[in-house]
Amino acid sequence: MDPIYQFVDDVIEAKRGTFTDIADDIWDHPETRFEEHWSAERLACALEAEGFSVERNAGNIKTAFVASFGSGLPVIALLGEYDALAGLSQCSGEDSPNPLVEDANGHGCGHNLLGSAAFAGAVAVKNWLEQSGAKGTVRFYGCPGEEGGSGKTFMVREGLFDDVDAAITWHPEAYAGMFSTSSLANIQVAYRFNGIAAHAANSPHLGRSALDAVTLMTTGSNFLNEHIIEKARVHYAITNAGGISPNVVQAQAEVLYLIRAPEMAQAQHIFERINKIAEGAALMTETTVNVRFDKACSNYLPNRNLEAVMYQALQALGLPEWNEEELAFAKKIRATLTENDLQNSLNNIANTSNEEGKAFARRHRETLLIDEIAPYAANDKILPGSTDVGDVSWKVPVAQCFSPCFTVGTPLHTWQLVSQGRTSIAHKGMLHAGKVMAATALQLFTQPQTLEACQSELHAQLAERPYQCPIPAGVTPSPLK
Ligand SMILES: Nc1ccc(C(=O)N[C@@H](CCC(=O)O)C(=O)O)cc1
Repeated sequence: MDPIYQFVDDVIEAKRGTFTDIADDIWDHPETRFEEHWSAERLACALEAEGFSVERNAGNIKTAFVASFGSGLPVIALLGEYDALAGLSQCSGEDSPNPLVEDANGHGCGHNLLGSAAFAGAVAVKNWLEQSGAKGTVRFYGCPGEEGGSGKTFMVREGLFDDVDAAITWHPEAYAGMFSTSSLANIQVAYRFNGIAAHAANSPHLGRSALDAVTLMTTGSNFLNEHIIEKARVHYAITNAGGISPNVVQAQAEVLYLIRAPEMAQAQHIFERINKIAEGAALMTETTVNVRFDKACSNYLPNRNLEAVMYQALQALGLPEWNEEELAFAKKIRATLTENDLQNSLNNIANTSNEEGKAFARRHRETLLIDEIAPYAANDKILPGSTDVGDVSWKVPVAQCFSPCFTVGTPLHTWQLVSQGRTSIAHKGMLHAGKVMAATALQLFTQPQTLEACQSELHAQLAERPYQCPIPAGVTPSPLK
């Protein structure tokens, strides 16, 4: 093995307990967006213990932080997330739905692994900087609120990436490969209707229903769905239905919209049309509407030069080996998944490349834990989902890989994923991701011409399509409530 790959492998294996303990501790403390106080502090303290200097409350976001080691250029960032999802509490290592705590949060997107692997990668890079005496800075970005919060977009707006040369990250998955597609830009916005309360039997004619307004607004936007571009998606959640009493005309109600499209300008255009629907609903019901911009994130801009470096590291480092016990557990999890779950997951893998991707997906229909790295090809596809890594990718070159932490076919945001996120399978995938990230970073420290090529690629794109942060000044990160 190339000495750099061997180096990161050795450092991360030597401290594997430190990294898996953090991942498990964060799994044990699932916190939703912008309330990840315990998780952020766990990582920040661990980074300090490894010799990093930590700036807490980064960009004035309480659960964001930046940890640095080294000095001078280049500045290479590893991005770590640690937020959980509401309502996904689940016991670890089980093969049936069984909440650990009723109605509590759970790590349904594997972000307990995401941040911990970036930490492992940062520690390996730090050790290399120390031993080699090379110039340069490694930073761990503690990025809160990815799920519905666009934490990184706020961090970009606050200038936290202004002096960064490149950023590297990953996402836990059921396979190993590259995030080679774009993603959907989105805007999240809350519409709050105000009406007049009244006795629903005695004086309904005196009441003006905010719930009626929400109902009419969602009806309107459901009709709109047929008249927007095909790749756009408009979803909503009724976050306040006005109360639980049918004999009261509901005076207040709120609906939260998530508007997605391949390009931010397209999402903004749909947003303007949704605003008209809100005004129409208010007009029909004689209520008033207050519009609160919640957050937004940009589509992801792949950097082909940096992806190639990361894919090389992925291939050089190979895949984790799975033991009998892990395969037996994966088999039990697989039994809980439907044929549609499996097909959707395989389609997602196929989507990250071209014909070879489809063949790969066909080859792995029966595979329980992945034993082959997915093919990589630059492509023009779009992941039907969003990520706030998008905004970082318009600021600095970014590459992100997937590492195998779950049974093939496991959908994100499910109890099956939570159940697997604290097992040796997840640990192996996480350590693997840490190594790939560190190895990618070290290529940038040792090959200035590669870093330059990544930056030229981004600058050429920005010359054609300049970046503007999609979150207006004055909008601040909002917790889930
Ligand atoms: N590699 C991945 C990156 C992001 C996601 C994801 O589920 N993101 C949320 C983000 C939601 C948001 O931006 O508000 C989504 O698309 O609903 C899934 C896989």
